[in-house]
This record gives sequence, C-alpha cells and structure tokens, in this order.
Amino acid sequence: MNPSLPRAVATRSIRQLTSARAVFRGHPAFSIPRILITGDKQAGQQSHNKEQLRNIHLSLTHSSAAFSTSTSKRKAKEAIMSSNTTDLIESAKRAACRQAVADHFNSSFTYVGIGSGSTVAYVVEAIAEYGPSVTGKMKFVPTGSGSTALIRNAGLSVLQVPDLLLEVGFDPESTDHQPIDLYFDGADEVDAELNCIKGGGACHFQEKLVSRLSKRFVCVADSRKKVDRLLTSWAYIPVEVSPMGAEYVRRELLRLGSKDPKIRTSGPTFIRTITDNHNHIIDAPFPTLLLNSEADKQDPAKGLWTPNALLARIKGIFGVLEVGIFSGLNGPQVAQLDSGVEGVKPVKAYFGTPDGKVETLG
Ligand SMILES: O=C[C@H](O)[C@H](O)[C@H](O)COP(=O)(O)O
Repeated sequence: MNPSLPRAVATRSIRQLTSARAVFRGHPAFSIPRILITGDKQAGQQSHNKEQLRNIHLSLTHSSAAFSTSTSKRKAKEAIMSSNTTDLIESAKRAACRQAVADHFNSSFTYVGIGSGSTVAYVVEAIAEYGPSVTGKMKFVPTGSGSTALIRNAGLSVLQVPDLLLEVGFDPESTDHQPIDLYFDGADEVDAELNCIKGGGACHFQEKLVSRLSKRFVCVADSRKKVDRLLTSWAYIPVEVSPMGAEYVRRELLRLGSKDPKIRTSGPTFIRTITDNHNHIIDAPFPTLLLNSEADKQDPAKGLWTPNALLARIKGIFGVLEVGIFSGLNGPQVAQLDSGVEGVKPVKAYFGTPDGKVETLG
C-alpha cells in the first residue's frame, strides 16, 4: 500500500486506478510531459514537480539500458509510464482537493456532504488533518457505501441522509431546505457553465440527493475532466434504472438517439452492476451536448441537446430513477428563489493539473 495516498486509493492497484477509472471509463490518461521523452529544458523549468519528473526521466533511462531488446524494453517503459501517469493524476487530484478544502471548509460547519469516487478521498484526507477539535463536532453525510467507508476510515462521524432529515426535523414554515453546509464531490466531466456528468461510479442518485440538501456544492477533479461542452471526452450519460425496467429504458434511449446504450456490467463474468439503491445503470452515449445558454441551437432530431433538456427528457422515461447530468441551478440560486426546485450544480470547480497547479471555474 502506498502510504502517501488515502487508504481508499492506496489499497487499489495501479492497474485498477488507470484501467478501471481512466481507461475503462473512457478518459484519456494525462500525456506524459515532453521532458520525460525529450529532456525539454523549458518544460522542466516550468514544472512544479521538476524533481519528480527528473526521477521519472532517470527511471526511463535506466530501464532502457537494462532491457535493450524491443519487447521487454517497450513493456518496461509502458509499465513505468503507466505508473508515473498514475502518480501525476493522483497529485493533480490531491492538489485540487487541498485547495478546495482550504478555500471552503470552515470550522463552524455542522454538516458536510462527502461525495463518491477516487478524487474526493483527498478532500477527506485534508479535512481529517484539521483534527478532532474541529471535526469532532461535525457530521459527514455520505453518498453511498464507498463514501461511508471513506468517512469512517478517516475517523469522522457518518450521518446518512434519512438520519440527517430526522435530526433537523420538519418545520413547514422553514425556508431553509439545505441543512448541509457544504458538499464536496468529484465529477466525470464539467463544462464551461459548471454543468457536470456524474455517475461513473454509479452513485449519482445519492449524490443528487445530498447536493439538493446542500447550501453549496464544490466540485474537485483533475484537469482531464474540464471541457467546453459535456460528452467531449467522456462517452456516455449514466442513467440509474429499475432492474425490471432496464430493457424498456434502453429501448427508449435508443429512440431518443442514444447510440448503443448499454446496461453496465462489472467483473470478469459481466454481472450487471447493482447500485447502492439495488438498481441497474445504463450508460447512454449521445453526441457532444450544447451549453444551456445555447438553447436556440437545440435540435433533438439532429442530436443537439442542452444538458437541461436531455436531463428532463431522460428523467421522464418510465423506469428511470436518476440521470447523471447535474445542471440547472446551484444551491445559492435555489435558496434565493425559496422554492422546491432542484439545485445540484456546483458553485465552483477545482481542477488539478499534472504540474501541480490548480485551475478554478466559477
Ligand atoms: O458515481 C460516481 C461519482 O459521480 C464520482 O464523483 C465521479 O464518477 C468521479 O469519480 P472520480 O473522482 O473517481 O473520477
């Protein structure tokens, strides 16, 4: 186990991290910086990870010497590059999370929402560092079994959504529908308007529930996830469906123009994935979406959808529990409207880059 990683990430093999998340789930891995191949001086000088990159370069050089014939040499290089790419991705995620926590986490909070996936593990790591004098009086609201375990393993208190709602009580006069002070979570893709695709880990129903109940959602990701428009490098919209209705929903998605929607399977025997809510997931590919501000260009017959329109249309299919498009309003916008509408979009996104910098949006 790599002690520098949070337990949830460190206990997964490099193969799981690169294949299961980055490759199987459709994201191109970071390209290795040019310095690793060419020794480009300028690129190296600009890098915040100069020492790390130099070591990687040395490893590559040494491997080349040791395995001078083609196949073993190529395999050795690939293994090193894959493991170094993983390191860069993990440092990018960690940088984004540490910055997001430093900017938004506050010792006055009572309830903090914690999302699912590999990135948010670094949020929990950063929060746990505040120590029990700060975190001991807080409760952390998970979005599934994975995030429940993550919170527990960090020594923080878990409060599931139903218990949170019982604890805060129901006051018909109250206008505060967002008891959770802040919600941190990752995303599979984030567009220029902060609309997101989520559900690559099959958790988007509980993530939407926690986001609806949160005053603000802050998104954390590595820079592969930042795109102008959704479905640019991520391939599909995750849709959670009733198992008995799955084939019906799949046909309706085909009718809507989705190319080859697939019921998600996992493991070597291709067993259908079961969500924390005992449902199935359909991964539905669509052409790259528009922004919501481009609604005038919408033309579903030609496959041109805004995130809001596609979300509403898929959500309307009988048998669908929830759609992995997080668009529309954010928490503060909903609070101002004082209405029952959904506010699930992030207020801000943090993207870590392979050179250790953090870009923000919002
Ligand atoms: O269902 C999973 C969630 O929406 C995750 O937040 C999303 O898939 C991002 O996961 P990761 O941080 O592992 O890329």
